[in-house]
Amino acid sequence: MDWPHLIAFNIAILGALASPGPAFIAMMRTSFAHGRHAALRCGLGLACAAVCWTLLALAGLSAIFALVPWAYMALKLLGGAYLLWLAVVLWRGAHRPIDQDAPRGLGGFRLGLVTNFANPKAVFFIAAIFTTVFPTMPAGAEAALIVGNHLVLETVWYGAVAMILSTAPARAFYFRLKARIDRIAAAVLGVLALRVAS
Ligand SMILES: NC(=[NH2+])NCCC[C@H](N)C(=O)O
Repeated sequence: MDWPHLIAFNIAILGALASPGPAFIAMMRTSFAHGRHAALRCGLGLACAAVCWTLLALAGLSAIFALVPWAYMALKLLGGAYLLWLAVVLWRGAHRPIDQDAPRGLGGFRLGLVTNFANPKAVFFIAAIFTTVFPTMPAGAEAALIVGNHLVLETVWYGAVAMILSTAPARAFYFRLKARIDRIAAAVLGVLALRVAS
């Protein structure tokens, strides 16, 4: 592995982080509804789960996908179904007032962790990144560097997102337009579900 590979990895991850999906929606809703602390915990959960996928990719997940195409397809269908379910729940709850009770203790963290464990975008992005960015599968110290680098990148990104989205104007904006914002988010998830499953 050379530096250009690591730089390409970081650019690909930043692209994944910035794209709309369930992780971003979880951050948005937690920041708006429950404020900064819960959002920071949610971001940490998202980051930890994403890094677990990187660990699995390093341990051979991408190779398994290449060898067993139906496993890839089955996961894709499950992932699509998960996104569709999220979209329906979000759409149906759009008109309800915000539940402002902040999740207690590990609540926000758990939401982030579960969201990115189940997030097909997290799984397939990582699998694709590893099969395209690195000429050979990194191991040993190189693998440790990639994992540490990924954790820092995700934590800084989600930390910044939590700080920005939990500001008073951002929250006031959401409180005013909740029904519409939730429906737009649900529609985005619905489209993603069809794309992931197709
Ligand atoms: N590297 C990642 N954390 N990928 C998962 C996030 C993908 C996408 N931003 C989402 O909101 O679902």
